[in-house]
Amino acid sequence: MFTDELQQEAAPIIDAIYHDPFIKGIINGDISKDAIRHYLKADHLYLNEFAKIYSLLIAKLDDKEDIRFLLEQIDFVVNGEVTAHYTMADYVGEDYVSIIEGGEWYPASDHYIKHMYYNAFKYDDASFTICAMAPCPYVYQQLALKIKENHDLIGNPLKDWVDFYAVNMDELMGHLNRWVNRFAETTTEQNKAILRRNFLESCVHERRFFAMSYHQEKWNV
Ligand SMILES: Cc1ncc(CO)c(N)n1
Repeated sequence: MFTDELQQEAAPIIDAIYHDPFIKGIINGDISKDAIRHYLKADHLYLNEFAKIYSLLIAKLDDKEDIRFLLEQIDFVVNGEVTAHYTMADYVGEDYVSIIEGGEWYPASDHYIKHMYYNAFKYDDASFTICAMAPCPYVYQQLALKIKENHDLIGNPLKDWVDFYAVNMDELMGHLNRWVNRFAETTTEQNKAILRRNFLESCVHERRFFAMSYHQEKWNV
């Protein structure tokens, strides 16, 4: 399957993220509170845009099941995923709403968000955007599974954050993969090359997003 190939190619990037300082800090349960604050400020806005981009995809679809699925995903991103954020706010020891106040699209998240929007506006078929969005659930699921495979997180204050992504992503990934594979079967090699780049670039965006948070990267303008 086409998406199996993409996922295989993404493995080294995910491995690199796993060894980067942000995930190390999660595993050790001692990541700096400033890094988590920065991550939450950025991620809350990132997820808002993610939900809005799903809504742009609805306009490209005709199948009712596909539309229903995206509506559920919008609900999950807006109302469900905040649970994972609350775990991090508890770790910081501050109120979530005050932590995310004043957040911005910091450089790496800005670039990632615009990568998704570009595809949503440039191409009629939703698959191009789906490939740019799929690393969002996929990378987190893979990281969470890898962490749990190698570490016993009992007593780790961020355990619930890891558990959230270890269990909640399977159905979503199945749906996104079926979607992209259906399109890949009938499209040109040239389009498949774009899908591949979109997926792999977003994996790199995921890495940069964590690094951005770890270093509290800002625009300084
Ligand atoms: C940047 C980013 N990627 C992936 C996820 C997982 O949904 C998230 N919350 N934020």
